[in-house]
Amino acid sequence: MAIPVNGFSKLTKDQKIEWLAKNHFINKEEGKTIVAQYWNSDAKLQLLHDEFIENTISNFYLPLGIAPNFLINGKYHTIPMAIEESSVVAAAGKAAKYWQQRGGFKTEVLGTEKIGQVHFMFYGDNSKLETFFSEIKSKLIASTNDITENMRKRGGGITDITLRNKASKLNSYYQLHCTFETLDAMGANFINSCLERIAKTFKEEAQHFSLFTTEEKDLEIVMSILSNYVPNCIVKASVSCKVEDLNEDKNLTPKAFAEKIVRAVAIANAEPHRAVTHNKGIMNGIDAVVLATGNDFRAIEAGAHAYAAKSGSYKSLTHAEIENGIFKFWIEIPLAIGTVGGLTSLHPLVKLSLEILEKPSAEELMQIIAVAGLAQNFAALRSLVTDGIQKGHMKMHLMNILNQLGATAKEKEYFVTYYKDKTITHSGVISAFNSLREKDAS
Ligand SMILES: CC(C)(COP(=O)(O)OP(=O)(O)OC[C@H]1O[C@@H](n2cnc3c(N)ncnc32)[C@H](O)[C@@H]1OP(=O)(O)O)[C@@H](O)C(=O)NCCC(=O)NCCS
Ligand SMILES: NC(=O)c1ccc[n+]([C@@H]2O[C@H](COP(=O)([O-])OP(=O)(O)OC[C@H]3O[C@@H](n4cnc5c(N)ncnc54)[C@H](O)[C@@H]3O)[C@@H](O)[C@H]2O)c1
Ligand SMILES: C[C@@](O)(CCO)CC(=O)[O-]
Repeated sequence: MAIPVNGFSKLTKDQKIEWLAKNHFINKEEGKTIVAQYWNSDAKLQLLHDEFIENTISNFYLPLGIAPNFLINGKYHTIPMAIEESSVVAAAGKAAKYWQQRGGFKTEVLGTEKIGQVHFMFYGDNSKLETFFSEIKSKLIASTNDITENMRKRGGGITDITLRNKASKLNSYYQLHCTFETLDAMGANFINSCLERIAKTFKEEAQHFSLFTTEEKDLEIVMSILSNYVPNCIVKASVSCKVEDLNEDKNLTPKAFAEKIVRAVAIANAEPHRAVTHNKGIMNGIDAVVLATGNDFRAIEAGAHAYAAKSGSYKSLTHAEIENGIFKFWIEIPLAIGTVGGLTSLHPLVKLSLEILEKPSAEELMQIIAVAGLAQNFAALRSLVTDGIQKGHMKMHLMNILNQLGATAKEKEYFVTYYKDKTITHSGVISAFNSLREKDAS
């Protein structure tokens, strides 16, 4: 049972595990063994992982899979994917092969603008605030010079600051809306450091500004933080081919298949319940690459869903159309990611993932990630409008069910052959497994 504890953070790793074992593990020794089983045998490497976060007791494994054959703008890519869900990597590989034979994926970065905001309340005269802002804008930017020096040398930095009056949404609420170019970094820490400096300068200058009559209270800085909604940090990935070339599905004509995909996207646009699952499938591909490359999947998730809802209702992140006999399928998605900073040069598997991707720039990685999302959605929609999702998914999930049942290597081999031409369900596998065990026992 959970009990309160003071000073837990100050305990050693062993003491933390002891506390956990005493208060939470059903079998103390077994729990401690599992925790220790996932430590790296190289103590230095383990320490590196321990220090990524706080109160670390062990490592949490996720499989790292590989999806080859991605032809993107005429060049082949092998995509690393870290994900727990079966069939996602297989689906990516299958979609890659499908489009490889139809011209491959085309991609384009449409923008790389990052955003951060200083949120403040102002209780005085709006026109005085505007005058003040225009007079000190350059000073605000200059006050960050020591922070932005290296980024400016690389060609990035603060691109603009605007004053936004948000009082119609919340009484007396204003923002300094700041935009940034952070090049190969996601930029969260860079942006937040700049914003906190801008807020400090803003407040100090306001106190000296003659147009503000009184006190402190005229201007109240509430907070300074980047926004994970980056509608101008956008990448587009697309595939297209003649409708007649969509000819791999035996029970559907190419035209009927193309129309079904277009209709499936239209349903996602018309119905949020479907759109959420449709976009979840896209994020299967996106998150897996985001994780494998050490990026912040929460930031990507939050930004992607906000973008899906930008029209006021939640819609598909992908689009499909048939025009003059050509099938087109594409995604536009905001992706604020980095190939430097964060964990990118620290986590050995992240470094290796970036090596597999041939050390991409952030813009190149944006394009690869968008492709992974588009491919994933195509694979899911293809299954959904033809055989149904369960056939392929359960084929890949079979091993998990067998592992849950404690199947031996020989039994696993038997069931892979047994289910080659049969539909797999969880209850069906349990019953077939039990029958096999009973037969073997008799
Ligand atoms: C799972 C799925 C790929 C199986 O398709 P299939 O037609 O049985 O696959 P095939 O055995 O004909 O293989 C075709 C390609 O798919 C991929 N693939 C299939 N099984 C795979 C596996 N076990 N491991 C890795 N890749 C696999 C490979 O790219 C393979 O080509 P390769 O043999 O040259 O490596 C397919 O049903 C699918 O895409 N389903 C959608 C799954 C989905 O959307 N999942 C999201 C979560 S539900
Ligand atoms: N709301 C959020 O999303 C949020 C908030 C805070 C922190 N974070 C975390 O912040 C981390 C990312 O922050 P970050 O990107 O500032 O990383 P970081 O703090 O590691 O900084 C990266 C630095 O690399 C340097 N750099 C070297 N070469 C560069 C190049 N070619 N292009 C650009 N910069 C280069 C720059 O000085 C840059 O500031 C992620 O781990 C994320 O989880 C996220
Ligand atoms: C298959 C799908 O549900 C994802 C499962 O992880 C996506 C979809 O329905 O489009």
